[in-house]
Amino acid sequence: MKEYRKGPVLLRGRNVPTTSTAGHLLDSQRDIDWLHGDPWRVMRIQSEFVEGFGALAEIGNAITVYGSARSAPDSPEYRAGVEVGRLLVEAGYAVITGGGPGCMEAANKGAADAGGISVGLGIELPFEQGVNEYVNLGINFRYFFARKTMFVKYAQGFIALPGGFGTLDELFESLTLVQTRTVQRFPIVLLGSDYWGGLVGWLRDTMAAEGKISEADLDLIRVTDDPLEAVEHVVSLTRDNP
Ligand SMILES: C/C(=C\CNc1ncnc2c1ncn2[C@@H]1O[C@H](COP(=O)(O)O)[C@@H](O)[C@H]1O)CO
Repeated sequence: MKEYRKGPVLLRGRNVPTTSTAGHLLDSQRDIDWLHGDPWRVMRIQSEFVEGFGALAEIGNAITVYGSARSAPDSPEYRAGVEVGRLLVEAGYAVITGGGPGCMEAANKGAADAGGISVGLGIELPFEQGVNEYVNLGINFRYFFARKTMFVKYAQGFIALPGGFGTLDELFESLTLVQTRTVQRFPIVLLGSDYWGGLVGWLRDTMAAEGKISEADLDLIRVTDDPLEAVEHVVSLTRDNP
């Protein structure tokens, strides 16, 4: 009886295939629907984690800086971002950002100009965009969730400059991870009291007052206008036990 071994599987008789697995691999004429299927997507997602872990595993102590993609280079928050990037590098930390324009570019500029590791975790968007010119270690992601894992896994704290939906998304994911003790000892600083004050007031007067978070959860956040204070805060809480 005819038989065929397909990896560990033994096939006999009518189950013996007329083509082989290696033959399929080498057949350029086969349909390519699989390229757009979930199993193939899983491989791409896996490769993003593998590439990200490989590229970032050795960056040492790092702080992730969030902030608006829209801040102009002559804005106060851009200047604050440059200062934060510089001070973090001077304190011995690498700087991680989303690699985009605005506040991300500012923090990368401060870090790169100070001679430090300036990481940009770019994201593939519908419009053309690469990482900003101040990134000296860049990775481009297709998937937001893989990229967000890197923001947390390779940083010991966060500093958020004024920002929009993207910044809030990253901030609240970070807060949830700290609140639920999924990550430990993660200082979170909001830089810009005028900008963040309304949100923090609402968290205190509505969210905490109505019992949706505890008063202690508010202690997870430090608000300041001073880049030096922001950096000293994250450094003081991460230096001995990063
Ligand atoms: C809107 C513009 C460019 C968008 N480019 C981005 N590149 C990289 N990362 C981005 C981008 N937009 C948002 N992000 C992520 O969200 C945060 C900023 O979003 P916000 O809504 O502006 O606050 C940021 O930390 C990134 O991780 C061209 O103007």
